Amino acid sequence: MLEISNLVKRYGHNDPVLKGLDLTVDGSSVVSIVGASGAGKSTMLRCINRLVEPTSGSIRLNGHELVNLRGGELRRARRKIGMVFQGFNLIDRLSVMENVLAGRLGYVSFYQAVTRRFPQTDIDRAFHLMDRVGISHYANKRADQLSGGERQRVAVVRALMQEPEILLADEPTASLDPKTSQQIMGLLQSLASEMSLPVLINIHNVTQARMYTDRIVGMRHGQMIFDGAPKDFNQDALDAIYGGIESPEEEGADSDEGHEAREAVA
Ligand SMILES: Nc1ncnc2c1ncn2[C@@H]1O[C@H](COP(=O)(O)OP(=O)(O)OP(=O)(O)O)[C@@H](O)[C@H]1O
Repeated sequence: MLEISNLVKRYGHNDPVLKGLDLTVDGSSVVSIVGASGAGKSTMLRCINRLVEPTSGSIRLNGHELVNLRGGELRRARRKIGMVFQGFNLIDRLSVMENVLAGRLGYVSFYQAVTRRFPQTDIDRAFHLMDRVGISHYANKRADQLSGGERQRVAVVRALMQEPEILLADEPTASLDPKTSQQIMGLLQSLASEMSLPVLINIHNVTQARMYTDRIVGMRHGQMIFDGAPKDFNQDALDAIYGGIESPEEEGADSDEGHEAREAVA
């Protein structure tokens, strides 16, 4: 279970970007985080795995406090948090298998890591997971020879190799075409249920949030202003999240994000 309470993040001396967030995610729920650009979605995800240092508040994963951990304790805690990024973050010149095994680096010794001598159990697990997402036939291919959707599958498997207790996905479909995006969202949804894994997805595409997630959290200016089931994510919720947010190019008009989101609930 993930329990975030009163989370505040302030970059430098600026106004806080997260203003006292509370969020609990349990079991195998798939939760999407939506909101206009700058609402603080990425900052929240990055506070969870401490890529960004929270200013104050508490983030507990299965009872263990993550805020204020340092050194070895932080490294051990991070092993339990899988993360998938918009840009995949693979090492292009390495094979798919090598990228996938990188998910075990937090578990093996320095010697095993530099000599790439991973235990057989890790290799078996890698093949099992690659099979599950349909990429085992690419095991020896270089990562940069794969399509975007295949690369994101590699990234998902790498995250699962960590045996995570939660999976965070920061715009996992933003670089993919619509059909591939749907496949990746469907995959995340199925894996969450198969592995009893909570998944938090930061996403701009409201249609996909409604279709593939169990719960939608809407953020605006660093605060949570909607938390409910996709069926309850109605026009009022949309207006609260996106209403009146002006696009930088077109003063006086609603943002493109707002328009897209409104079409999604129409
Ligand atoms: N490293 C940083 N230093 C200073 N300000 C930052 C930093 N990272 C983010 N911010 C600011 O924090 C606010 C929230 O950014 P964040 O990336 O969390 O929003 P977001 O909702 O994920 O937006 P997007 O959907 O565009 O990714 C923005 O105003 C952004 O400029």
